[in-house]
Amino acid sequence: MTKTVLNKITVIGVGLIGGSFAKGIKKLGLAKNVHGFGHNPENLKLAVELQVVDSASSDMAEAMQGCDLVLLAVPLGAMQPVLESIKPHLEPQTIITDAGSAKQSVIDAVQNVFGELPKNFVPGHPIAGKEQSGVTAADENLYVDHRVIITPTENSSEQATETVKGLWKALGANVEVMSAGFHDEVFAATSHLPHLLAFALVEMLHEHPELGNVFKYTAGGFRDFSRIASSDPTMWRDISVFNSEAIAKWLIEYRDYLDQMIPLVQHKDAQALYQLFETAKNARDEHIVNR
Ligand SMILES: NC(=O)C1=CN([C@@H]2O[C@H](COP(=O)(O)OP(=O)(O)OC[C@H]3O[C@@H](n4cnc5c(N)ncnc54)[C@H](O)[C@@H]3O)[C@@H](O)[C@H]2O)C=CC1
Ligand SMILES: O=C(O)C(=O)Cc1ccc(O)cc1
Repeated sequence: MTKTVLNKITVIGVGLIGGSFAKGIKKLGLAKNVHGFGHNPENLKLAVELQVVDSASSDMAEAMQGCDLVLLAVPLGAMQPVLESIKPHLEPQTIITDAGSAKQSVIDAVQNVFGELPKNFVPGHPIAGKEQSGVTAADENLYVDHRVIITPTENSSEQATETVKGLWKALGANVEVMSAGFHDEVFAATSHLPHLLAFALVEMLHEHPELGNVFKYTAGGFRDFSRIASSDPTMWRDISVFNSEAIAKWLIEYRDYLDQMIPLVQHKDAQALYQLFETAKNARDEHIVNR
């Protein structure tokens, strides 16, 4: 199969996600020029030094000139301002895609800025990451064997959708297509809820000085459960704000579940507790293998 090489790919926000994409594309030679855009000159200098991008600038006209595809890899709250600054420099061939953790809010931002959903706009979300952020955490293999969800709009063209899918597949990802609404519901439950629970647990224990330096006494279970509480607060603030409805729904669902669990513990209902733990263990063991 012949590989398609684009002339120029621009990554806006050269951090963990954008940097990993850029590094992978560069390594595979899928664009003649991989360009990074950002506001922090030191970060851009580092991105070039680490060979994450070929070139970098803080000038949007330069970043968008001759660009075949632009990936927005900034926190969700920065999507609309970034789109506003792209708009005057957008060329007809440029495909716009993104890596945001919620999808409807990005679609709304594009609609707000362009007054329509362009045929060259294809939203996406790589389900890969880690609690570290920034360009120094960028890894060209981050997406290998991970899912990438694409949520094309009713206006996304076949050609733009196939180009976006093709790049993620070339990076080793398994691409799946779904609606933005379903995406936001599913990831509120499976990703956003656990992150908020981890933040809440760590914060709650931190606020109990009577336990002393409680983190000294934690074991592997606490480490596993709380790892994601080391994630970037800006990113998680934005996810909570921009997928608020679905996240609030699943937080309430979880609270209701705890409300049912508390009397089982209080009344030492061993049988009901065993059943609950057994059902959960079987579900996890069946669906989440060796992880
Ligand atoms: N970290 C993770 O595990 C995952 C994150 N995502 C999504 O990817 C996006 C990026 O996240 P990360 O790479 O983890 O964050 P990051 O903090 O590592 O990188 C974000 C970059 O965007 C830059 N930036 C912020 N505002 C900007 C603006 N207005 N203009 C230009 N650059 C700007 C920052 O300086 C930074 O270099 C977010 O939307 C996040 O929801 C998606 C999947 C996984
Ligand atoms: O660190 C982890 O385990 C994650 O779950 C990473 C992650 C964070 C946000 C996303 O939108 C997708 C993946």
